[in-house]
Amino acid sequence: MVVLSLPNHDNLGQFKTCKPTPNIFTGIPIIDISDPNAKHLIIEACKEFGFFKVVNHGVSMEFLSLLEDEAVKFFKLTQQEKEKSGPPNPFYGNKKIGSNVREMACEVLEMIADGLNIGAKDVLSGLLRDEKSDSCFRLNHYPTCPELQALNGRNLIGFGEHTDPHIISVVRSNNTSGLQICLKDGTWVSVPPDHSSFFFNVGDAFQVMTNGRFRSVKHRVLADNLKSRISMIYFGGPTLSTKITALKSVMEEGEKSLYKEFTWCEYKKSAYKTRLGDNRLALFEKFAGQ
Ligand SMILES: C=C1C[C@]23C[C@@]1(O)CC[C@H]2[C@@]12CC[C@H](O)[C@@](C)(C(=O)O1)[C@H]2[C@@H]3C(=O)O
Ligand SMILES: O=C(O)CCC(=O)C(=O)O
Ligand SMILES: [Fe+2]
Repeated sequence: MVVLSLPNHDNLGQFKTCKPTPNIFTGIPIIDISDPNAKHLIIEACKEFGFFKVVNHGVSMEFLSLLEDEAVKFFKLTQQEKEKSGPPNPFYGNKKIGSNVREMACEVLEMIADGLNIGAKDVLSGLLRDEKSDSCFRLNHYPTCPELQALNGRNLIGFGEHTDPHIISVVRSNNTSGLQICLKDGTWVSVPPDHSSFFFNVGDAFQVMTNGRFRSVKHRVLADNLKSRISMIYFGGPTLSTKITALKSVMEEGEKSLYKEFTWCEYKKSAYKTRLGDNRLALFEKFAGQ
């Protein structure tokens, strides 16, 4: 988000705002991955919220702080200096992914595969481990915007509502709030920040692979008027040629697939023709409008 000049009431329209949401949500599922029951709790969380927090993940706080310091330094550079580190690849992120984060995501996917009785443990994690996997890593920076926040008592949106297209996303942020998720009943709630944990969200591809059992969670980020937010996200995706389709092993007998079959490449191409907040899966629903 780049704020070029302070708004007056005439140019306020270019900034997206939303009604203030007082709800700090205390119901986010917290998963201790060393808990023997974790696989069941993760599956419940993916069904109910499409979102959960992982603790006891084994990534040291010291390492996370170092990473955060590097991100802070990067965002303090001038645009010209930032560009010296090369063009983003893909244009919104980077393909260089630390193995720690990917491994943690794979561990969680293996627990899910086990809990769903999918068969081979690596059916899901193998998609992310493939060297051609279309995963990426992204850093987001939300500077403080005190002047905007004061306008009409509304909240400024830093990242508009959307679902992530990939299989799974892993988010780590500094201790600034802002992330919100949309619950099943349509209520927006604020996720209490926790810089020592990782937040996982189910993406569109996973919703399709579980034939709608898991929720690709709608989320957004509000700008804070006092503290800037820095987040790092790993988007775990399959190879471009992977067919995204309901896993036979999760389907009941006679159950029909809710979505038409498509490859990840086809989905991405289609997604990039849409706008951030669009329901991108709608184009692939089999029974839309019936
Ligand atoms: C409008 C768009 C931005 C986006 C790609 C898309 O066509 C639709 C999905 C958007 C999204 C949401 C999750 C991630 O933040 C993201 C990097 C992604 O892979 O899909 C963004 C894309 C983006 O900001 O470029
Ligand atoms: O910055 C965040 O905390 C989340 C950003 C996000 O949802 C995204 O980049 O897809
Ligand atoms: Fe997202």
